[in-house]
Amino acid sequence: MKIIKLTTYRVPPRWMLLKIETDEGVVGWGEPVIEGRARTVETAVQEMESYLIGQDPSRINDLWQTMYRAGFYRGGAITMSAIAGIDQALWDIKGKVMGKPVYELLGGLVRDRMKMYSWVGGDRPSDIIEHIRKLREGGFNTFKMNATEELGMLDTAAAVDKAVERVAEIRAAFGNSIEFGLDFHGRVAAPMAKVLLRELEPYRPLFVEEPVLAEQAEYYPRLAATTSIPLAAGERMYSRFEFKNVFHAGGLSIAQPDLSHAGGITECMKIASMAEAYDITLAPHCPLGPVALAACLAVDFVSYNAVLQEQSMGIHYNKGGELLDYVVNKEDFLITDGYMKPLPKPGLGVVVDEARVLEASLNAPDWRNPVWRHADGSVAEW
Ligand SMILES: O=C(O)[C@H](O)[C@@H](O)[C@@H](O)[C@H](O)CO
Ligand SMILES: [Mg+2]
Repeated sequence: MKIIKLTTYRVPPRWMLLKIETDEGVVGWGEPVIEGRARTVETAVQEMESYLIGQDPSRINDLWQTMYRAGFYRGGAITMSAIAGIDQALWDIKGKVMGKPVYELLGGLVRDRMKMYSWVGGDRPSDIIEHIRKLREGGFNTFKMNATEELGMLDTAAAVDKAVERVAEIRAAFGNSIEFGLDFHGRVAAPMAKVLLRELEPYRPLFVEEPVLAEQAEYYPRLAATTSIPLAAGERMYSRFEFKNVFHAGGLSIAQPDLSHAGGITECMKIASMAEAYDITLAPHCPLGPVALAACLAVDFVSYNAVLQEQSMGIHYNKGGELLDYVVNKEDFLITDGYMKPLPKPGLGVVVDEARVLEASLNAPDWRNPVWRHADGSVAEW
């Protein structure tokens, strides 16, 4: 079997789907994208074609290593997202050829169902209580929200109190009948992270995500020493080589690689195993589409330390497109009591509605995240 064609489809809300075709008619789908840089990743996928066209799609490991090493420069958000989507599609092909779900090819199920969580509250967290109440009716009991709005590198007690009051309201409304993670979203600089963590401690959030930006990862062990709140990060780390240094330095309790940013299934399996060796849990990041989620689930169902899975149904970014819009087998993505079962179909387990993808790609979005500014006019971390 040989790879004969790669086709990318940028579709609403802000995703990109990749179709890899073979000379024997087997097709694989992946989701290579960096939110807000879809066209750049699209070009990166096209630049990888010379390593792929005419090659045997079953040789995922050699194709992965070639895409990673042969271009001399390596790593980073764009390249590793391109490799990620291609890798996902190659695993999809392999599973379809062998008539098995990808998790079977990776050693079989380590659990029967996977705990999912849902975003609430939007960019600037609001209406959270009502949003949680609605999602609880749908069976969710684990949530994530932005912890703050824009926050200065050194900000006020009032700004800290506003963040804490929101969390206090949640605990007052729901007690410990629900769990929630707080995403600092890179908005909190090191000087404020310690302050916020201390004030949030009494409310025992399930985790705090990206307590500081990934480029400040050396703060993770220092911050972890000041709090009992588990620290989570990983959506802006793109290979096992980045996670290696963070795991070794300590401080991280939850690794959140993104299956569409960190090299795909092949790479994230290695990250998951490394994390387990450090007694670090796995909670793949996934604010994206159905193929990305299916790739996450393939890793979740074979990784002992996988504890939580993000999914984008209802997320504030999904304007103009929703998680299952391009999926034929919607019933396989059912979330019951906050859990998902393994996707049963061969490959990644997503039957893509190609006609819908093609039609949606005709009005390809050019989603960009907003540029926020502080009161003094300086750019704010979004
Ligand atoms: O935890 C999350 O889902 C992420 O922080 C998410 O908000 C961002 O990755 C966003 O997708 C970037 O455009
Ligand atoms: Mg995040």
